[in-house]
Amino acid sequence: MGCDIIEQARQAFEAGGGRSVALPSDLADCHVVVVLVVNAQQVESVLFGEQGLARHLTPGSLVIQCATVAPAFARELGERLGSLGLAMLDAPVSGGAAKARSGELSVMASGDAGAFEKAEPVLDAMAATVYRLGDSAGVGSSMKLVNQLLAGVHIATAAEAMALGIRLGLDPETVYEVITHSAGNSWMFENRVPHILKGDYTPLSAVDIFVKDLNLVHETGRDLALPTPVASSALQQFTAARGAGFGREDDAAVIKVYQRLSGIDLPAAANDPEGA
Ligand SMILES: NC(=O)c1ccc[n+]([C@@H]2O[C@H](COP(=O)([O-])OP(=O)(O)OC[C@H]3O[C@@H](n4cnc5c(N)ncnc54)[C@H](O)[C@@H]3O)[C@@H](O)[C@H]2O)c1
Ligand SMILES: O=C(O)[C@H](O)[C@@H](O)CO
Repeated sequence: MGCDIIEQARQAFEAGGGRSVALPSDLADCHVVVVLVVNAQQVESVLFGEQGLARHLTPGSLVIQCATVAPAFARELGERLGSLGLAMLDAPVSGGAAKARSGELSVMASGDAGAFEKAEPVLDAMAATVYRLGDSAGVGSSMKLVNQLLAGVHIATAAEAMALGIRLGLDPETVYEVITHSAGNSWMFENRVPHILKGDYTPLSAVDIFVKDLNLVHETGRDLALPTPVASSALQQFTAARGAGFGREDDAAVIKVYQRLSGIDLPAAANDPEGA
């Protein structure tokens, strides 16, 4: 059983063989619920909003919270659900849309042993690897934040590197071929640069997601008095992309900031008419 407020998402879920509802509170009969919405505000609305689910669930039920949120929010959520007699697994995911579709995500999870046991069949369907990182909420989200620092920086630097290569007159396809077989490669370079080469910015993960996640890195670092200057630089590039109107496009569209600044030509279909 799936739930989304957007009808198109419900239709897609049903076309894949599922049953769907429009309101979180309609999931009251479920004993294990996976929450995978964009941010803390949406998690709050799904669980505690007007049509929120938490107060309708049977005590003893489990909430597997997968959205990328601040560790402090995850910790507090664990306590709030616990006070209603509900268990929580703090279980952010990694791997992108393709791995989500094939059930091969990495899950960075924390929670008590009972929560892990109850979650097992659901996580088996979603994930290739489940990391058990601790026995309370917050640890999973802390690990995910480390991943997001790296992922955001790697996407921004992949875009910057491609922009430099293009500005130098190198063939973009050749840059991709050489770098993916050299030490400068990264998972994100390999995964996102093909979107630039195809000129396809259909969002698999949107620019806005990294504005959110790198802000979480920044805010958490600030609270811990730990500077994150490299991540902050990447955040500025994603913020510029959002400001230029690319927030809902694939995160590889951060390269369009470089296009606007330097007038480079991006591979055909990708050319931003406002660039050059
Ligand atoms: N896209 C990725 O590659 C990826 C990978 C790992 C983690 N994440 C994280 O996963 C989360 C989801 O990201 P996404 O890219 O899938 O976002 P998305 O916008 O594609 O999907 C979120 C869905 O939640 C639905 N929704 C929002 N509020 C709702 C509510 N109150 N009730 C029911 N449905 C509601 C939206 O309609 C939407 O369909 C984010 O926290 C993101 O950071 C994304
Ligand atoms: O680890 C991942 O899958 C990515 O960083 C996503 O969270 C956002 O694209």
